[in-house]
Amino acid sequence: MKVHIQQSKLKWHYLWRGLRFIHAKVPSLLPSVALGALLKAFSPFITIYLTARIIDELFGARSAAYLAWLAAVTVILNLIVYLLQKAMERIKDMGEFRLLYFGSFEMDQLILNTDYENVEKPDFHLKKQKIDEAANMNRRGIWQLPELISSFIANLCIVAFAVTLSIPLFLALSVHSDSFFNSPWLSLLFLALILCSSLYSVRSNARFSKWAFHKMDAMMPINRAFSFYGHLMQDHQLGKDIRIYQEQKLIKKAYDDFNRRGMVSFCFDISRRQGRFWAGSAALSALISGFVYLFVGMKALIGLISIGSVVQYVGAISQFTTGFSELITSATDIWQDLDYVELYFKFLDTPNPKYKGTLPIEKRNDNEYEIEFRNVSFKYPGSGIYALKDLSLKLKIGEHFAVVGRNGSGKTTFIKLLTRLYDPQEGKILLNGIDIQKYDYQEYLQLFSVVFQDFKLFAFSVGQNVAADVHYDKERAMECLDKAGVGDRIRKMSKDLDTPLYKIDADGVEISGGEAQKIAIARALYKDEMNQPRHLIRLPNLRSIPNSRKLPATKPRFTSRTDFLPAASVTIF
Ligand SMILES: Nc1ncnc2c1ncn2[C@@H]1O[C@H](COP(=O)(O)OP(=O)(O)OP(=O)(O)O)[C@@H](O)[C@H]1O
Repeated sequence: MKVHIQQSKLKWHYLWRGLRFIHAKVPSLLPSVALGALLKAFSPFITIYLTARIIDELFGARSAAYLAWLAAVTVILNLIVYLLQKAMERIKDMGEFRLLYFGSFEMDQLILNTDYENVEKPDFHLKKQKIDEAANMNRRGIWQLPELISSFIANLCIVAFAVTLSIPLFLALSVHSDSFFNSPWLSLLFLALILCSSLYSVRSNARFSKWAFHKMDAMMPINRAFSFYGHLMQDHQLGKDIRIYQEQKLIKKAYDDFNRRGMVSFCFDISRRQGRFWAGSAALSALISGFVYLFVGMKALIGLISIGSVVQYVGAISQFTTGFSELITSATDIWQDLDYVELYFKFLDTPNPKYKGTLPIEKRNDNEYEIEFRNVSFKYPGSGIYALKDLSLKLKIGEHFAVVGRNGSGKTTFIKLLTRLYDPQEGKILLNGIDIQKYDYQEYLQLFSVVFQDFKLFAFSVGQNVAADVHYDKERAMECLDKAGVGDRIRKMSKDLDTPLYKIDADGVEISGGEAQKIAIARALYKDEMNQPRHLIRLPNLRSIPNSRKLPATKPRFTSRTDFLPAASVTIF
């Protein structure tokens, strides 16, 4: 019970937070949802009420002027309500579109800015995947909330209008008639039937949503693999390897397997369950309609209500039965959607594990900066094996320094710790005697320019890639490209620094692996020069370093002799 109350509190919290979020991002959305829903609910009742009055007039006084007035009011009111409703729908559609953008943008911002440690955690991506899949496959999440609220408000108004129009029917009892249809018990039975049908659809809907929520968990690994193989086929950069090693069959088979196992069975499952639910609801609704006609018709036959009122009551009760059932369904849907809203906000609330100090980096005129690793040990999260164990060393920034070692001996890990992409579990890393965790992280990062082995360039212009910025110093960017040995190649490109990389843009150019590496080095040099750090560069291999020879090191070795170089790879400062 206590757990239940806590869960409810949590849901209310996320509903409130979701509404505030939506209103902050798109202020026009919720008002247009509420007004649009009200108009949508109002619209059928104009026709029901005024048609009943027209029929009564036709069977009564038959005043042509009054009939014309009733017809004109019906048409004009319908037109006004229709136009206003469409205007609200348009504002709502635009708002939902903007919400989709802002909602995704918040997640993208988090992914771009959260601590690197988070980005490497599979759990982090699973959460994001679940949010995306809920939005795309189940139409659930913060994006769906306005639509569900619209449905809730519309159905609430339908129920209110229908009750207002139907009340006289239940009060229409005659003391002169002992007909079964004059009995108040029949009215009660009738109400009970409507309630039962609504509860049936609520229960079925709740079961179905619960099943879909859990089914999604089971489907996630399959979906992930499915979209992975789908992307493999579309990624032109993989095209070379796929053709040379004739991997088409392998990829197609994996894709087909996951398709069969996952998507097909999932869709069949959904159709079967939905089919049963819809068939049950349709049968019940037909039964109730029959009963409504019988109930209202008999009241008219025994003279309790007019002919026009038959139209009014049948229309109002039909609206009530569907409205009430959909009201509960939309309330349940909102309640269940809040699970996904919670997922969304929990993802946005992902904490940053890294401690970030506030100390500014000391600006020294003598450029004397010393890094010290003191008994540093590190295991990757979830790994039982030390990637680095009890490492102690001192190095001066600005001097050339090489880290040599076999594949997997920990050279990249050393750089990741130095640049605080990770923090060590044991030991300390010090800059001029102060623990690097105490420095302002952004300022500390300015000290380093790193070219990782698996560096990435982006489909921006060459200049933007070098400067890692939209606006940049063109002269300096070209100088850096020259220093990296790729300046002439860039000058020959159609728009030199403004030439976009890669074929995503129609004018984009493809570049060789070596050219890409040199542009990446130019990027490091640019940052180095702009920020005046004593730069650190990691080279991925030894293409540009002469006199290399094999060194059977199983642990990284640290040396300041650049002529005595390595094994499988090397890190140079
Ligand atoms: N993200 C990670 N999660 C778990 N283990 C990792 C991760 N990255 C690297 N490792 C493991 O940590 C060890 C050190 O890896 P590291 O990348 O530092 O080696 P390296 O010396 O740079 O190798 P290479 O010369 O091949 O680039 C390896 O055993 C590697 O498998």
